[in-house]
Amino acid sequence: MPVIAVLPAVIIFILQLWAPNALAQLSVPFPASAYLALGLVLILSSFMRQWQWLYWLALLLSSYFTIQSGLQRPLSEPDVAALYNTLPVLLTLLMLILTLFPLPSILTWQGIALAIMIAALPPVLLVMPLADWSSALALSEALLIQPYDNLALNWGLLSLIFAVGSLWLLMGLYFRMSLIHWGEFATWMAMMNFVIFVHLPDASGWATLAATLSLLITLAWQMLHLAYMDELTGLPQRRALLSHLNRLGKRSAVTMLDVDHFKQFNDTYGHDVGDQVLKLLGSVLSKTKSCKAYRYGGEEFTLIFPHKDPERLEAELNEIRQQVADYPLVLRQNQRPEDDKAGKTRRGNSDGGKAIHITISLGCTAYQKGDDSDSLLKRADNALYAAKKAGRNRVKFA
Ligand SMILES: Nc1nc2c(ncn2[C@@H]2O[C@H](COP(=O)(O)OP(=O)(O)OP(=O)(O)O)[C@@H](O)[C@H]2O)c(=O)[nH]1
Repeated sequence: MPVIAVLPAVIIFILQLWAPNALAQLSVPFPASAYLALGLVLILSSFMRQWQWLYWLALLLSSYFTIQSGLQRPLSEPDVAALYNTLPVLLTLLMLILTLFPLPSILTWQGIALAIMIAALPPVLLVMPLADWSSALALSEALLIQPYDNLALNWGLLSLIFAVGSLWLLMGLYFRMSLIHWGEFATWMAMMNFVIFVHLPDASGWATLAATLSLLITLAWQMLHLAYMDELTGLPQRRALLSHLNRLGKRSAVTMLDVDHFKQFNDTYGHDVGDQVLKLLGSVLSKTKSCKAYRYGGEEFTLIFPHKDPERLEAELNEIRQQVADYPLVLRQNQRPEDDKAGKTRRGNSDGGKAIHITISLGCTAYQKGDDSDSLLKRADNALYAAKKAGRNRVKFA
């Protein structure tokens, strides 16, 4: 549920809209608390080697500094209004660039230069003659209205926030936004709070704090993901399997499965194609409704069934086995196996590539009184060994 990264932005929005006094009464010390939270993100992202967040950190830090330096006077002053109109546009643009384009590692010279540029751009607005330009462009102050005491609405900026926000969200939902992209979206959303509630005390402090909390939530999710999920197949990995096995119900069954002749497959088509096969197998197994799939390690997977009915198990396991055997893996003919890259193995046969098939062997065992994770896995592994010995592409029970 990486979507919870947007919670800080939503909570701050609701509180600022309906209970601004309650927020003020919290008397959170700004700017110290915002800088402290940003420092926490710096420590955590460096510790986890998630360097891409340092670009976001640089941007948040410099935006907060810019707001603190240039937006602490009434919006009726032309240079303050001009900065208020420009900063959110620049911030949105920079955040979209950070999201959409592949970034160099921040530990390289290009990365350092990019981070410095990103951090320098918002403060540059402070020394630009923005007020002169906006009067020349006739960016009228009528755009800025204040329908409620605690709400300043700039229709131009609001339209921009609404358009960018809905497009970002729609594209994200369509392309199944990843954990990292939810964090990026949440950070942008949080920062836009200061645009809407600019008249409230500490609006920028709350926005920066919410954005930082979104980053911290995303980092915490990333940590969980790194600890429990297998990157290649997208399945939970051995640590998650062991924790499931430790709280296994008495009416359960465990299956070990393994790709047949996978060494030969790797030798023939290359390790990268082998990886793609494991990825596809992971995707087939993750869609199986009858059981929960884990990547045990290498080309071995484990399935946990919430029942131990032998006939049902046999039918369900054979269905999985058959599904994998029938799955066409298509290799493009115009590339040599050694040059295979991700995406070379795929479904369909549109460009006349060579279709290959893999098979799996499965060994299954039901929970028995006194079992622990070791004994269950050992028995399932023995059954798998028996399936291999009996000729592969079959199911055996222990
Ligand atoms: N591409 C790829 N290969 C892997 C991965 N993990 C393990 N392997 C390979 O899987 C192969 C396993 O080979 P073996 O255990 O000898 O068994 P096998 O060739 O599958 O033969 P049987 O299991 O007896 O049918 C080895 O060649 C490993 O290098 C991985 O993540 N990616």
